[in-house]
Amino acid sequence: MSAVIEIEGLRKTFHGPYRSRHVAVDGFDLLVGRGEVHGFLGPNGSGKTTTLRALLGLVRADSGRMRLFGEDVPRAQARVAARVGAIVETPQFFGNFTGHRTLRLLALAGGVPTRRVDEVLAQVGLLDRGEDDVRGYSLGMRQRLAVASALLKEPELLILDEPANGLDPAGIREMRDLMRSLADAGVTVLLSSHILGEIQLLCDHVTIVSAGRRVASGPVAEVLAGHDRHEWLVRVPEPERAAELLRAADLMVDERPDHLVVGGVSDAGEVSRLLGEQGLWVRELVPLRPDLESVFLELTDGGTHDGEAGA
Ligand SMILES: Nc1ncnc2c1ncn2[C@@H]1O[C@H](COP(=O)(O)OP(=O)(O)OP(=O)(O)O)[C@@H](O)[C@H]1O
Repeated sequence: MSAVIEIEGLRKTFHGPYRSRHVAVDGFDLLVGRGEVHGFLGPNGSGKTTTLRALLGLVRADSGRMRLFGEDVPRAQARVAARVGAIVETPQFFGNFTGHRTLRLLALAGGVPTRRVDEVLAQVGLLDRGEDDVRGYSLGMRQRLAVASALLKEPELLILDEPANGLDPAGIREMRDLMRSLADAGVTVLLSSHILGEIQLLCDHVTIVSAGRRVASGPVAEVLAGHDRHEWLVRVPEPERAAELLRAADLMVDERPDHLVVGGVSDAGEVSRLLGEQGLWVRELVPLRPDLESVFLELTDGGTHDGEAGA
């Protein structure tokens, strides 16, 4: 795999009043391979935005090593900047400019051929609204306009901080489809989000940060599999007797009001055999697979690390 983003041991401290210090990023590592759609997850204040800002040269890190396309940044920032599109700060647009004019000005300022304007408007699904004033755009349309601005220079890497923030379900879905089409076109995407279900649907890789440190990273399926406790929801008549039988076979059983949760067995057939042999016929047997939300909450102590990296 050729790495597009490599971060090793990144550390960033903010200095506050009365000589106070706050460690926002505390030895953080991140690896994003070419072509990945990589989700960057963490509770509020865990250091995601600070990491992205450091990577883009918007804030100076205390220490650590960062590379984009194999080149050390911020030293090579000017050389790699043309290959990276990013929206890290909420972009502000002039309400009385049309979407088309907004992008045309950005293209001229960035030395990008203006023919790209219609191409990116089409890419984000705004071509038919390009001549409308931005003040009439919905939040979702503004977000898409922001993505369009980041796409002007045909970046190989797109970095988006909370692209679905504030969007309604239809807007979230539009943003997901857009990310997918970009990924299909070969763009590497790194996006931070709080919408865990969305990350699970969209991303093939994920990195989870808590209190400025990486707590999990890898293909989404592997991260989830690593937290699979091999538990099953079992509905059966005479649940108390069933629980006794399963415990006698060394399985872990948690008795819930209307079902059992059986753990420590990877083969569901084992559960139905043990019960069936004693005349207890299983009515329902469902694997309880971890989802990104349960893994996230487990790894981040319930997702409540707001600003706890260290003071
Ligand atoms: N310019 C700054 N000055 C002082 N502290 C800052 C500054 N920027 C960020 N911080 C602090 O650093 C920590 C990490 O903030 P950061 O914005 O990187 O977190 P985040 O994971 O992006 O959070 P969120 O999900 O809420 O956007 C927070 O405690 C924040 O208050």
